[in-house]
Amino acid sequence: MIEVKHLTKVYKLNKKQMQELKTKGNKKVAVNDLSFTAKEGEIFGLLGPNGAGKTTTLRSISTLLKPTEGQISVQGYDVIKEASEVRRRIGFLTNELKLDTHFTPNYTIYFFGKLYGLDKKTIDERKEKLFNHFGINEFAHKKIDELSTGMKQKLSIAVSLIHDPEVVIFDEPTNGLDIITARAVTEYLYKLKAEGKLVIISTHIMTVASKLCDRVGIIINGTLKAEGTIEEVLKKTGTNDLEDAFFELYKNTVKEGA
Ligand SMILES: Nc1ncnc2c1ncn2[C@@H]1O[C@H](COP(=O)(O)OP(=O)(O)OP(=O)(O)O)[C@@H](O)[C@H]1O
Repeated sequence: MIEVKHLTKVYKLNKKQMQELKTKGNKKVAVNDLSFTAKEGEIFGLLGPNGAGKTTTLRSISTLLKPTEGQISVQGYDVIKEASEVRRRIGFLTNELKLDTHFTPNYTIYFFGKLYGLDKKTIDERKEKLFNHFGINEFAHKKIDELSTGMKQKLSIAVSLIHDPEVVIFDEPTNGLDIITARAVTEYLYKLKAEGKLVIISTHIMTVASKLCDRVGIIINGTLKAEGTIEEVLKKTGTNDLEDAFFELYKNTVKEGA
């Protein structure tokens, strides 16, 4: 289970950032008093427009960012006090994951497998399963430099899952992928859910969320505006689809001036 309680993250801005944002204040509240829960056996989606605070939230859950305020626990472990216990149990995918482009997918997967302390037999078995599913075998011996965006994304996913994590945290997993690759990713997420894993994703694409997620949290300007099953969110907003629900919440946010 992931429990986020009253998460607030304030970034300190440097001079260049202050100029870019045309602000005199040196602070940016990226996430403001955000609370939600995600459970095993479900795909939870954090939805929101660009800059809403999705990546900040997922990075905080993944121990990569220290919350300014609030508590987060993953499988009962505190992300600050028990960060290594959390890291062992999560697979985190971000578009900023840097793969060493001189190496091959084959080398990379063994490298990360060993980093997690896995023996060769376990890495072999998991690699076979992941490489088969994502069609990586055909480019397993090419340099990462030479791979397309989709291939790199598929490899990043395989790498993030090599230690068979209980909790899978994917930031915009299908962003920039063609429909075939995107389908391979969503099918794997369903498979992980069926295995009883907790999957949490972020997306700004409402159709992705409607199809994939059991429950969603809608974030606007760093604040959680709705949480629940898609039906619950539609009921709350009096709408028929998630896109309309989003705009209803967005309209209210603008009205409130939040
Ligand atoms: N290191 C940082 N320093 C200052 N401000 C930041 C930093 N990282 C993010 N922000 C700001 O915090 C806010 C939330 O950013 P975040 O990346 O979490 O949003 P997001 O919902 O993931 O957006 P996107 O869909 O565009 O990736 C944005 O206004 C962003 O500009």
